[in-house]
Amino acid sequence: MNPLDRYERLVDDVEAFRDACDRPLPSVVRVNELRATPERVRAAFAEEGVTYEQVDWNDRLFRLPDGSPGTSWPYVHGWLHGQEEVSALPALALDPDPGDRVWDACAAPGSKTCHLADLMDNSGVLIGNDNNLGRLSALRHNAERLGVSNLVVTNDDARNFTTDNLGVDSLDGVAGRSPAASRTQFDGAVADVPCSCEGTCRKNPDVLEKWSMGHVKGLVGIQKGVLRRAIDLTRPGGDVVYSTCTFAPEENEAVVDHAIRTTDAEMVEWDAPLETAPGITEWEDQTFDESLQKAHRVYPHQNDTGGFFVAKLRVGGAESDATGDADETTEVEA
Ligand SMILES: C[S@@+](CC[C@H](N)C(=O)[O-])C[C@H]1O[C@@H](n2cnc3c(N)ncnc32)[C@H](O)[C@@H]1O
Repeated sequence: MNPLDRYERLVDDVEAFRDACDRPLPSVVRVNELRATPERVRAAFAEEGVTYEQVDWNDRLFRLPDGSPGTSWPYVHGWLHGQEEVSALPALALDPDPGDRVWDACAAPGSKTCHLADLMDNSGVLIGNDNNLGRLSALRHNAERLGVSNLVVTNDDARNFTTDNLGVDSLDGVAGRSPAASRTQFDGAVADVPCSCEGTCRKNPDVLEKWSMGHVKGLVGIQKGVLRRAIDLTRPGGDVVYSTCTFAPEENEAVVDHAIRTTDAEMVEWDAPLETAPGITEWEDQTFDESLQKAHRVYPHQNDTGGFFVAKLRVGGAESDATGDADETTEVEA
């Protein structure tokens, strides 16, 4: 069975969806602002004769019609990171501030971790965790090339992750914050969970041949556990971004629906910078919370990208104080 058949009733244009899924994926790079600016990269491309196209929804992303620049000097020197367009969405959705404490639960090989560090301006503390030691060496290599210096790498099952294993009393000390606000909680987290990867079919057509509902069901328990842990470790008012590169509602809306029914986290609006479809509220015999419409589905034909799903949740409820200031005041008074 081709799993894409399942989604024909969800998309606005079935033919365009199927055509896009059959086309190869454009090669894209993100400008790493820890080392360069879009202007400097444009100048380097002109000097090196690299043909590029600015991605219309983000001036830090360039399409390279002639393929990856893996050996070019701007790449080797960490000005660029080869990263699918939609892979930029989780860090943009979390939108961390410099100085924040951020957990990337499933981080390897590090595209989103390094993007988070870039948005945090290499300040605060960023914990990049993955349970696969082999993949963590790719994360370390990427972080070094891109000049990331606020990263602590951990190798744990995200479902049981605890900051106790870091050997620090408080993340605040590591993040250079006042000890008055000390607590081992994160300001934000990204749960970019392992998934059935249907949305990567443009670069790995094998994923569709190997697809099985048994595999999807096996992943759901891990996905729920990782998202739950990210919510538990994030302070009230902090945000958690859940993402996958698959279309399967069992791994997307159903997982987020379970989280909002079993915790105090709620879906929040996030204006995605590219064309998306809203999350769905019904699938086969399941009904999901109406707020799941605030999630974003990205189908390949909409922006000529891979497929993706992203949902943004706020711990303590959608109306809770996103700055965390109220929380800190309470702790100081206590
Ligand atoms: C979609 S990939 C992450 C990609 C990464 N965020 C990036 O942008 O480069 C999912 C990752 O989850 C990791 N993983 C799978 N199960 C895990 C678990 N229980 N705890 C932590 N990481 C896990 C896999 O090793 C894999 O690296």
